[in-house]
Amino acid sequence: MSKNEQQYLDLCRYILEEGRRKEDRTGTGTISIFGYQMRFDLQEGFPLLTTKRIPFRLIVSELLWFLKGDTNLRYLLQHNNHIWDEWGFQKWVESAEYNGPDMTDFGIRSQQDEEFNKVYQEQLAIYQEKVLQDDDFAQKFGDLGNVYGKQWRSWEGADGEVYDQIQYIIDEIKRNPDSRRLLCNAWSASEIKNQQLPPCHYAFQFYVANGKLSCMFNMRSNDVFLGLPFNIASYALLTHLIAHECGLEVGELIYTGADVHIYSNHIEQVEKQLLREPRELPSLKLNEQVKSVFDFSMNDIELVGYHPHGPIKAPVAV
Ligand SMILES: Nc1nc(=O)c2c([nH]1)NC[C@@H]1CN(c3ccc(C(=O)N[C@@H](CCC(=O)O)C(=O)O)cc3)CN21
Ligand SMILES: O=c1ccn([C@H]2C[C@H](O)[C@@H](COP(=O)(O)O)O2)c(=O)[nH]1
Repeated sequence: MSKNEQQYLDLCRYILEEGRRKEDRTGTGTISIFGYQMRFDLQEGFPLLTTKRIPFRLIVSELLWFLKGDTNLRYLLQHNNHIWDEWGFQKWVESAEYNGPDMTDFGIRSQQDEEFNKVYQEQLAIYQEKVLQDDDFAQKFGDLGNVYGKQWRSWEGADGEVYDQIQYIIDEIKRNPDSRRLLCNAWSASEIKNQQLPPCHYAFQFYVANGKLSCMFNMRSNDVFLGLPFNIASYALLTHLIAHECGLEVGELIYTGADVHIYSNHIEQVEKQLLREPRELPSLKLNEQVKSVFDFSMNDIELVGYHPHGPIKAPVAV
């Protein structure tokens, strides 16, 4: 049995047993612990959960979106990726230009009120179409603000200069692999007001030893059922991409979480998942022709041998 996946299941059990009930910004309610670490050996296989099906293409398109330095939903929608829609929609319905039906607290209301949910789904579909078709609208209301892509690729320094933190890391790994400064920081106090959601995975650091590249990523807040499986796979993929460009093998992926929680409306789903046996982990195949991390497209990244249990659906807290 995969030790990698067992750790995730152990974390779920630990939260259910030891977690404290805690209210949260979204009004959903959680069971939460504070402070947790897991280590995934990337040589053991690609750490994508097998105890429920995770749509890997959503992880790839989200990471490529970050790496492009893009912060606009249009790219995600073009790739049929809807995991960030609610946060763009929120910007639209809270703007002075929106004059449709009242969408106050649409996240929680759409789960509780079937009639409202219909109206909400209609408005969301109109919004998605406009972001895809209307350039001005997309620029104004499809942009999530200075979120990951902006912070990773064009960090605005206090000196007025723009810094590409990913390029810096790659250059440093090639030039000085023993560096202890192979770090990317997405958290910026002055940017919180300009972000639809301030970064949850707010910093990550690389480490090179024995020809292997390891990565540690930090999360201030983590939705264990929906977000964490994506976050683990996304940083595993980023580590593979950077190792590939730098001619290194992959080492370990280390997760450090702070407020690590299970939403109260995910508990049944987690219990269902805990009854399932983990299967063999898939492996990752990258197109050898592509050299630069920034040149990868969807077709260059392939998952081999993924045979998970079925999906388990759950509502996302907005
Ligand atoms: N409450 C919350 N949890 C999160 O995990 C999260 C946020 N908010 N806000 C921003 C991003 C968006 N993320 C998300 C959002 C939705 C899914 C989700 O619904 N995943 C489904 C598949 C969805 C699909 O097929 O379209 C799953 O079963 O994993 C996952 C990650 C991660 N982040
Ligand atoms: O990559 C992500 C992005 C977001 N999340 C979760 C963590 C929380 O449940 C919410 C954010 O709410 P805050 O009130 O800002 O903490 O989104 C995640 O798990 N992974």
